Amino acid sequence: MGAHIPMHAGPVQPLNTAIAGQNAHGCPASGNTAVIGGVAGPLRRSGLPRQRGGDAGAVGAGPVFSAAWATGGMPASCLAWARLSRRVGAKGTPVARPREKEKTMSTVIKGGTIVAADRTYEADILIEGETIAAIGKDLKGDKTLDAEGALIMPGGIDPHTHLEMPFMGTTAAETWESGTFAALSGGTTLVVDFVIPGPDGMLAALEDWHGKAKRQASADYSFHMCVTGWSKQHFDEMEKVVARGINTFKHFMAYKGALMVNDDEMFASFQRCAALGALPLVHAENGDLVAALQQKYLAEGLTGPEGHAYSRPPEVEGEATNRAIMIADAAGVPVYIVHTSSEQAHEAIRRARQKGIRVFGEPLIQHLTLDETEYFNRQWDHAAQRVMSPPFRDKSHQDSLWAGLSAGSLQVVATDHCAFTTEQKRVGVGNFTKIPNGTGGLEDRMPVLWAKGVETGRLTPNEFVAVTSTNIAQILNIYPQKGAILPGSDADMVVWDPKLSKTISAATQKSIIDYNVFEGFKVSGLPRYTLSRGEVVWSEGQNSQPRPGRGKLVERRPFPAVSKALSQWKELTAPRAVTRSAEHMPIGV
Ligand SMILES: NC(=O)NCCC(=O)O
Ligand SMILES: [Zn+2]
Repeated sequence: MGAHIPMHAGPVQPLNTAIAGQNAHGCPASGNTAVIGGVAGPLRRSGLPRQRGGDAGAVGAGPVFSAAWATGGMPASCLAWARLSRRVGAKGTPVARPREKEKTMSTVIKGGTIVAADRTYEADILIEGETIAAIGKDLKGDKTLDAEGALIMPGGIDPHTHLEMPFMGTTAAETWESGTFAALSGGTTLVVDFVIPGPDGMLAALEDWHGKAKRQASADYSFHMCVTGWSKQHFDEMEKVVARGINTFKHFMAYKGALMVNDDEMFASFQRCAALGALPLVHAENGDLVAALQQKYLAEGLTGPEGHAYSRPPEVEGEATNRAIMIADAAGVPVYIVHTSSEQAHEAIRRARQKGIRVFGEPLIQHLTLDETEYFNRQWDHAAQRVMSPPFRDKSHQDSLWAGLSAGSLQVVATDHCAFTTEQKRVGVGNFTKIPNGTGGLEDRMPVLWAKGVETGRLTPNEFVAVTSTNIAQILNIYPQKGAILPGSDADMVVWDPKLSKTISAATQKSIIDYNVFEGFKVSGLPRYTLSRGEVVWSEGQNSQPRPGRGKLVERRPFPAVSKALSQWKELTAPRAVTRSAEHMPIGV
């Protein structure tokens, strides 16, 4: 990159320190009279924190191109945030989260144990309307929900889904209707899906995604935007996307010739993210190497699904992860690595975090529990159904990922739910590069993580909550509206019954896909009830049905605490020209 890039060496802050003293809308806590252990007073909904409009000059590296849009690093105007602020309304009540004031029935969840990311305690929860009104002993409401013997946890957040994604010449078969209902049945109350821009750009694609989700979603939803190239249009649209409540932009370093971006494009987009207070997400695999390896194995006659795994070795992921982190550091922006699947990638994240670089890592439930032997199955369908990128790894990588979750070097467990039918997968018979990449997991993430993580002692129940909801809510800047059980938070909760058990099977799943990669897994620990904004939307044994159109869009503001802190540090440590008086200059040049 040419320019000197200052590395910062501050201590890594635990995720939850960033939110101390805030209420459910990120407001200072002083105006909120609701307390745990007593009946809540009125919640103050004004006084949203002042958000910073930009962090110009925070970037140490020189421009790649000369035009402002070409680098993404122009001085950020306050426009994006100002537009969002206007939508937030005069008193600061977010338009995105309308709180209807009509008189609604109240509900008390009784007899359960609340498990939060930071502690476990016994208390009742009073829900009024869509939010938690109070937490304490002997609360009374119009209705009671029995949580005797159960744990009450924040509803899960899956930050990585691709519902009805157009990809590799087809469209992921899991619909918004089936996918979001499957999510609720497994305890996940919010999904964050990736908008893929087509030829008409980001805003047109966003409309498309809004339409599909609004009509069909039973669960709440939010969006990430993908950056699949770089131009003035990308530069301009990103600001508008942020103004529409999206604070995350995904970059694919793989899928050469399709979604892949190069280093200079990624650097430009990352700088734009820094200026807008947005977080770049990265699919980290070296796309050039993958493409070359694919051709090599095909030429050698290795055409089956195992070729998919061979052409995407862990080194390809480790190299790209490290590169993405370094590019983000050069651009002065935190970065989030999606589907971290290998020790090589985890090592790059761990090393960077120890240097104080702001990077987050997201293993998938599939990579934690399934391994590469799936690709050597004699049944072509079985192996192809498991083709996803990055591929499943050998078991040693699983130990690394589990360790990362308990050590805190990896923060979030997601699914990358991108489910194709067996018929769709069969397009790749004779050529593994044509098998649509993606697997399912939305419905099974929480039960499988509980069974393989908590039941084995690899995770505490509190860590389970952290990695399934609280951490990602903080990263996405929606905590504690989501990801928390606190007065004022949305009443998104799962009443988790550790005694309920089942054997996972495609025959009984809510997903409409004809197979399940976790087929035969025995899990104990399942939702007795799932609540979305105060309503029971899944009830074990009650034949709950999808409720298309019930899900609401969750908009997210830019400049979470981590972005602000990093911008501040980068500004402080940015390269500065040395002022030299004439006497210190060479004479006669
Ligand atoms: N992961 C995968 O194989 N498919 C979905 C697209 C992506 O995230 O790479
Ligand atoms: Zn990906």
